[in-house]
Amino acid sequence: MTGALLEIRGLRAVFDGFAALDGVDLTVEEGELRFLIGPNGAGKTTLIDVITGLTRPAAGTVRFAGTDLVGRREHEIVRLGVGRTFQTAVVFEELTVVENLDLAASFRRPLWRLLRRRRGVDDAVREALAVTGLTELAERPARVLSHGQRQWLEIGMLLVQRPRLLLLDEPVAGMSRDERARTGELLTEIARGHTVVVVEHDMEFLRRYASRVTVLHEGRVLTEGSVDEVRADPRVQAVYLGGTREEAGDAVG
Ligand SMILES: Nc1ncnc2c1ncn2[C@@H]1O[C@H](COP(=O)(O)OP(=O)(O)OP(=O)(O)O)[C@@H](O)[C@H]1O
Repeated sequence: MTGALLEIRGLRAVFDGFAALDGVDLTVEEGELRFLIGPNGAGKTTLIDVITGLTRPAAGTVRFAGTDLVGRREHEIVRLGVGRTFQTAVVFEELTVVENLDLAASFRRPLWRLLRRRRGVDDAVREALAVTGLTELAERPARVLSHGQRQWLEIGMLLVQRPRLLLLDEPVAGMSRDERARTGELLTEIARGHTVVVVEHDMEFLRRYASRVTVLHEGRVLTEGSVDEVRADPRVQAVYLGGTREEAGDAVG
């Protein structure tokens, strides 16, 4: 641990009078792999939207590497080193895997380099292909990729932009068992060189790959701790599953 990379204080986001975030305080240390869980509507995606400049908060601060992000535009926040994925992967269907990565990498290249014809594959693109396991598929169009491979490509498209912080919104949703395991390994590997925040519902996935978990509920942080601590917390059992403690215990445990 080398200090806080992301410091959020008193964050509020309001839609038509409804507070989707209602005073969120969250600190993520540099180098952490942090999981964010919570029932539907808890505010997880809204939190990512506010950090990345898509939604403007009504109040509160978001400090990233000492810089306040509130009021900055999305592309500025990307340039400062914050990358995100969406619940549905956004890739260019007709471009090949390597072209998708190359295009994403171009966002951090100076214009004069974009205008020159490029030779060979950028180091960052090569690394992203290797880490996501897509090297063999580099020349295939993105439209032929499986659901899991598209998610990995999208993560690769973030990595080539060399972010310090990656925010991943439900990266394993809809994946097969094998794809989930591969994604867990991928996240673990990425977290060696980056700070990563992952929104995830899947308890089995959390048990395997999460160390520290933050639970959001009704726009606030309910609790934070190790997977075991969070699972044992009766408040989490009660709200996360919305049922009785016994029912919740079965599902969380
Ligand atoms: N753009 C918007 N306009 C109006 N209401 C919104 C908007 N975005 C989110 N909300 C509301 O804010 C609340 C929090 O939504 P959010 O998507 O952040 O929750 P979540 O924890 O990500 O849930 P899920 O697990 O279902 O994705 C919900 O009640 C949602 O309906």
